[in-house]
Amino acid sequence: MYDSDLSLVSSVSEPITGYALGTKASGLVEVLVDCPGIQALYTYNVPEQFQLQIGDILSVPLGGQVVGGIAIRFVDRLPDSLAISKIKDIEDVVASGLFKPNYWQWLTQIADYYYTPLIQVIKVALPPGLLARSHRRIRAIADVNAEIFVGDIAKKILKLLHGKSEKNYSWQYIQQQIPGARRGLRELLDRQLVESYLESGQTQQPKLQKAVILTADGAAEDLTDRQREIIEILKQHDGELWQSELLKLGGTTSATLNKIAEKGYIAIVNKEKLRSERELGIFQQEPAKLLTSDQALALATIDSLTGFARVLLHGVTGSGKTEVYLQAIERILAREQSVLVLVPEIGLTPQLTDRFRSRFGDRVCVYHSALSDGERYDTWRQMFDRTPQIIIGTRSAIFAPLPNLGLIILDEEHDSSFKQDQPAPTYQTRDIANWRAQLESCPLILGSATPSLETWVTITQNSPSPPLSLSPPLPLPPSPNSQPPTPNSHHYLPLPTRVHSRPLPPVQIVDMRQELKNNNRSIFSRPLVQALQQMQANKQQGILFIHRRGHSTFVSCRACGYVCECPNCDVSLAYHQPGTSAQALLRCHYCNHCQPQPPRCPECDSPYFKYFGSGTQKIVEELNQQFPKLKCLRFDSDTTSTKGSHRRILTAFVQGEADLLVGTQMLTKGLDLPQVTLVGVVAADGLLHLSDYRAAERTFQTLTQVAGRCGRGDEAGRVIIQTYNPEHPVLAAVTKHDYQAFIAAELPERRMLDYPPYGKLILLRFSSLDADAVERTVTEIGTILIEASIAGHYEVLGPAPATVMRVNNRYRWQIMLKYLPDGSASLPDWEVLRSKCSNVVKMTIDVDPQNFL
Ligand SMILES: Nc1ncnc2c1ncn2[C@@H]1O[C@H](COP(=O)(O)OP(=O)(O)OP(=O)(O)O)[C@@H](O)[C@H]1O
Ligand SMILES: [Zn+2]
Ligand SMILES: [Zn+2]
Repeated sequence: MYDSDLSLVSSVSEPITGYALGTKASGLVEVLVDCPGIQALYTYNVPEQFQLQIGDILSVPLGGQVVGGIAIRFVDRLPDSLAISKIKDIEDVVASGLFKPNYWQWLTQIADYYYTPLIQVIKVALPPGLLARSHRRIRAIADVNAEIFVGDIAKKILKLLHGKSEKNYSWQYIQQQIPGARRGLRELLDRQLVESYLESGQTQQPKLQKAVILTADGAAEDLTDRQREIIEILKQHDGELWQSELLKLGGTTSATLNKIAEKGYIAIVNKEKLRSERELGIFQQEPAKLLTSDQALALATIDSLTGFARVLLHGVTGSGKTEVYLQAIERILAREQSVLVLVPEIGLTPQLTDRFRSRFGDRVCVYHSALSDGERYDTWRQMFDRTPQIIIGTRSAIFAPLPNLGLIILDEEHDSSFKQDQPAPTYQTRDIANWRAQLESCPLILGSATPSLETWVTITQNSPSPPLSLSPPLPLPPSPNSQPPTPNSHHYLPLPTRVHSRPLPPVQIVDMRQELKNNNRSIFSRPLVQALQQMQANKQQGILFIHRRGHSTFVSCRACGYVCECPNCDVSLAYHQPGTSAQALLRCHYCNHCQPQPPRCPECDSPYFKYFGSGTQKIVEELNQQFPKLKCLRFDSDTTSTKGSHRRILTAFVQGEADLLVGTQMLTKGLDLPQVTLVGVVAADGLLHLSDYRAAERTFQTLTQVAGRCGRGDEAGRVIIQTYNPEHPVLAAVTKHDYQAFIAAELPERRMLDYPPYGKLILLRFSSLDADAVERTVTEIGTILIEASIAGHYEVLGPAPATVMRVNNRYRWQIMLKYLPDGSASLPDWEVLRSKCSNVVKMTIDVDPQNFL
């Protein structure tokens, strides 16, 4: 091992053919090194004395330093540009077995499928600074007499270590004290006189907090009634609570606690409080519910699964899918395994996590990308503990490196937020979860009232007892990365009715053209007005849903027609009124540019503006005018932008502080509010007219989900959908809650045009600050692709400018490739295409795209 120029000895090693995973005694290994400014894969030699496993934490030499790294994969040859003599040895294996080798195999699979360099997948998967936060320490493990057999520098190190009672120092300190310490350390490590280990860094000192622990039991006579009550509360929480929570629950003071402690019944100790959202049990324990027969049938199948299986839990809204998850999880935990639960949006999770916590207490842990780095890091450390646990999170939680995964659940699996549009890898959580379940040999449960067509087709064509499929099956070859389904690995589990046989709410379609003919110019139809009045008279609650696209509201000058536009993008600015007193803002939904609403028109100085569109704010204003006594709460991105605001608004609503919850998309997802009896949809038209091939599917899913929010309690619900397109076939399926009818109409259309789930799509996105450069590039690449497409058996759509061409001053173009997944297509070499992009044009590859804006 020697030091020389960094660029000579190591190389970013993408891509090398012929790599292997698993354990290997010696050879070449690619290591993810982590030091400020660099995060890349470098190749190292593994000396014979190491039994290296993929995923091991290493220390490796890098440009004169020793840094942390993770062994990513074994390679059997070097890139041509690198000579074997230039390769350095790894220095040490610091921690072994934290990651399972198949975790890295899975990341490699993702990199391959999404045409993304492995390093970019790793960046998405690992919390930032995982290694930088960890410091290397050295500890003496042998008797001091061993000194006589080693060289001078090694002797000095041993002496230093033995001079301290704990016999350990940080590697950094040792290097400061002893010049050339590295050579000595190598010798000591080789002769196993010292060991090196990782310790979390200074910046990540564990947070300590006071916890109260029950130490003695019995109704002792020396306690007052008040003190006994507090002991009782502790008992109900398994004898341990954070002091702050006990003070709250017991309505008591720390002085009282100190008195009980003095009498020896409790101990107040400093405990590490992990910066995860895991809390010690302030939730009332809730027992498992008695299952309905459909739920019991579904659970029985899930329980019987051994090894990999893909399960579709197709339950209508309010059918009790969550209860099935909870009871399935209980059995997995009993087998000492952990569970991953993925949900679409974090706005959903307060209610859902509450339900999980009241069943499983502090074994539930919330993980999502909005956590701070410290919180993410802590959650990771705790996963490595191996205690069986439940991680609930949004799509990035699929990367949680749980060592003993027993089940993965995707709730609301149809939801578009499970797809990452950017940055690369543009993964579909549903698919990568499927691969992970295969590698882990555990079941994957996909739950929805409105399954995605992809899931429906895959399950129904492979399930041993397929549901009545209304269209003749067409073989759908598995995606390149998945293994062919083994018999009985796919299961369709229906929950066709709501719990307690509650009916699904009747859905009424209101023709807004007719309203106009009858001289009703309001945004509320007469049936909706009546329903709102009735709801208020009966002291019931309702939900009003507004489908809002980013630029649906805008401001225009009444005198000259001037429209405020974003300086960076080709869109008008949307109007926001954060609160009644706050200043009105204009915001761009593409680049987030924000400016105050000007008091006068910048063109003609007129003070009069007209406000177009119907955002939640405007609807609430209208409601206040028409129904002065109706109390409304807004539930949209303006009102839920601060931490905890979702929970605050929902709690206020549940406590009856408002009659109507007015909001956007986030209302449609999984809310379970039994007191809601009315759901209104202000205009279905925005949904119906979305301009991509999924418009019908999205409309059906959104409207069915929002309709499903009512009538979940003892009182029956009703749904009113306003539209200018009452004859639209999707609306007919929504009215009858008829998923099968929707599928029967939609699948043949997709097949006819070779759209997913039958065909496959790859979207190439190009962007540049230079409008001419990007246009020239896409034209050239488009020509190449079109020429190659016949021999390659794929179809080229475009090049075309993106719907909004300029965003954040970047000009955007797209080319779409469409092909059949039957193996006949031979796709272009992406690197050749990329080489056609000058350095001012960026090209990204979106595999299985969902967002075409
Ligand atoms: N077996 C049962 N007995 C009594 N109540 C139940 C049972 N199962 C579920 N519930 C209750 O029924 C309600 C609806 O259940 P849940 O929210 O799980 O439905 P869901 O299928 O997830 O609906 P959605 O798809 O609309 O979110 C909940 O309040 C739940 O507590
Ligand atoms: Zn004007
Ligand atoms: Zn903008």
